[in-house]
Amino acid sequence: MGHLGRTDEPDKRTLRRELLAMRNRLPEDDVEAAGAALTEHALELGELTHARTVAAYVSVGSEPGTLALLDALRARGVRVLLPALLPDNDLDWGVYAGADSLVQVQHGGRTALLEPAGERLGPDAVTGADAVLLPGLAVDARGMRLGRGGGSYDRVLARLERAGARPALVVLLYDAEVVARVPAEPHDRPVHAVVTPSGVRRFRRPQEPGR
Ligand SMILES: Nc1nc2c(c(=O)[nH]1)N(C=O)[C@@H](CNc1ccc(C(=O)N[C@@H](CCC(=O)O)C(=O)O)cc1)CN2
Ligand SMILES: Nc1ncnc2c1ncn2[C@@H]1O[C@H](COP(=O)(O)OP(=O)(O)OP(=O)(O)O)[C@@H](O)[C@H]1O
Repeated sequence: MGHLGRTDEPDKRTLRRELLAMRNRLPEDDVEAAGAALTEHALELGELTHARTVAAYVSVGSEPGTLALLDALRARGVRVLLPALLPDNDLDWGVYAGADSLVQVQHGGRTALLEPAGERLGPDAVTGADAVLLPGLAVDARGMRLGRGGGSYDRVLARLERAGARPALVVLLYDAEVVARVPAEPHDRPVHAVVTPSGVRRFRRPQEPGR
């Protein structure tokens, strides 16, 4: 056990390894600067600032920083939901009540995550979000996202679809992680936009021509 990507395609695994190596080479100052720039652009997105509820996540390690964004959204009166990883890699949710309310949780041998300390709302809580911020390692020109391989957000997207919920789906990445093509499997679902330190890029919704 321990390796998350063991059942998925080798192409995804190789690409993940390369992308993670690139992130891990980033100096800490760059990670911080990226978080600040990304927050600025994300706050220009009407889908986020006009949302009543946004499902987000707390960045860890060399992920582009999200804490400033979480605080800014919360300060604007947005209800921010944060994930808590369940043993089967599904996600439960809790309300973000400020940086002091986060607890560090070690899940097996993985990077420790920061999770909400309060009441757990259940995996279906995400279906009430007007926008979902997703972590990832890359996104391509179609909006197809490469995640870490746990399948947690694949499940979130499947759950949203089943519930008929259509929140804005926004992935947060570094500039170099917006690539031409990532390997996609039938269960993968495209996101609507990517926010990087240099700005916002929206993807066309192929199933909704004319929008
Ligand atoms: N900040 C953050 N929170 C998140 C996610 C995420 O990607 N980032 N998740 C997204 O689903 C869920 C948790 N899943 C995670 C899966 C793997 C690792 C991780 O650090 N993996 C190791 C490699 C472990 C292995 O492959 O065995 C690593 O990346 O170094 C972290 C979170 C929910 N919360
Ligand atoms: N709806 C689902 N329910 C349960 N498992 C799923 C679902 N969708 C995908 N999976 C499984 O999750 C695993 C990881 O899938 P994939 O490689 O696409 O992850 P990812 O999208 O890169 O990661 P993540 O969703 O965690 O960001 C695969 O084994 C896949 O079969």
